[in-house]
Amino acid sequence: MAQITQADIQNRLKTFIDPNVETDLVSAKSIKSINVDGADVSIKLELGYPAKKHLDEYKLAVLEHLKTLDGIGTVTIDITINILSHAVQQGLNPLPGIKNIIAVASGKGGVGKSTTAVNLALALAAEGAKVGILDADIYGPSIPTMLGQSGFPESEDGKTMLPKMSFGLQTNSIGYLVDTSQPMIWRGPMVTGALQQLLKETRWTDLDYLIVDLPPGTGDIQLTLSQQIPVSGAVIVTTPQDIALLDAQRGLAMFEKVNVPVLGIVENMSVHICSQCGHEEAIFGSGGGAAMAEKNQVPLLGALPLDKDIRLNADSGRPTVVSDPDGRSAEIYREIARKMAAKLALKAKDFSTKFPNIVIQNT
Ligand SMILES: Nc1ncnc2c1ncn2[C@@H]1O[C@H](COP(=O)(O)OP(=O)(O)OP(=O)(O)O)[C@@H](O)[C@H]1O
Repeated sequence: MAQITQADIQNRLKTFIDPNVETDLVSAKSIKSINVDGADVSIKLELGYPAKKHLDEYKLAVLEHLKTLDGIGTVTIDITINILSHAVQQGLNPLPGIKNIIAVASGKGGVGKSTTAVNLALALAAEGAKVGILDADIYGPSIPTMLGQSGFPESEDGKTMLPKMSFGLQTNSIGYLVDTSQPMIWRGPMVTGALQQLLKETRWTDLDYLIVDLPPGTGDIQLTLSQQIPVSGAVIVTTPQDIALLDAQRGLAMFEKVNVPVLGIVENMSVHICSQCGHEEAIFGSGGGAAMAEKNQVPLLGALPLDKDIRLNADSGRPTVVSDPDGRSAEIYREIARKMAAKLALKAKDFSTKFPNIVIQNT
């Protein structure tokens, strides 16, 4: 029997599709080293996205994939996670303390954008990332309620705010700063100014991801925000309804206009599962998110059911990912979060902070 070689292993791994990146391990540049000692093989893989809860399953799948190679002995797989900072719009710089900002947007209100944003932030944290969430939904800040938080953020220096901590997330929201029972009659420049302050005057610390829950719609404010916030990627939340999809299409176009990569679409309230009999019904239609994803050549990251518990958990200040971590919906949120981060990992890296300033001195 011929001796196993590094090339055999490399070729075999070329046919293993990473379920999150949706490409093979060689193209995804996930292989750090392959060592062959007789028939025994040890492999070091590096993933650019958080996947703590998924690693055992992942390792097992790679092992199964290699097992069928003729003459292979013991296989050892070591996986490390390395989340890097990715490029932002031209002319903007990444903010200190934040590797990546991901904007969560929707074309219209009420599609479950904030619920999705907060659960995705918690899902990234559950997978091992350091995560923050900024509630940029100035007109209807709902993140404080969803995370069971209220009151002014603390400040150590009287100038900057410390993020409020909730379920391990660093958070800030206009809802902590103003009386949300009063209607907010703010014009565009005031909104963008307030958001810039919330973003830049919060002491975000060591974040892999800051999720920004944008106000619904695709008007001037959203366009200004998507031009001014240094975003690495955006996610569009929609329901399968035609009208919501048309609006979501505008959201997608908005990010394309400002050169922010759309990491994918999340279809929310996709099917209703009857809590009595388990019957599934596509109340808002079906397949819309997938069709839109295909038309625009962006990934459909996943679909959440219309589930009473998702609403009850969010409204009571303990979102589904933390209140029912073993349930199916939490699993879907984690799958979407991994895919979203994996798609970002494939995008261009940010090199702006990697090069030292070169100073030429005349002596
Ligand atoms: N998958 C779901 N199943 C059941 N209820 C949901 C689901 N997603 C969100 N909801 C509920 O729908 C309502 C609207 O959700 P949410 O506030 O997240 O929407 P939104 O798009 O952020 O709205 P807006 O931006 O207009 O404030 C909330 O009561 C929320 O709990």
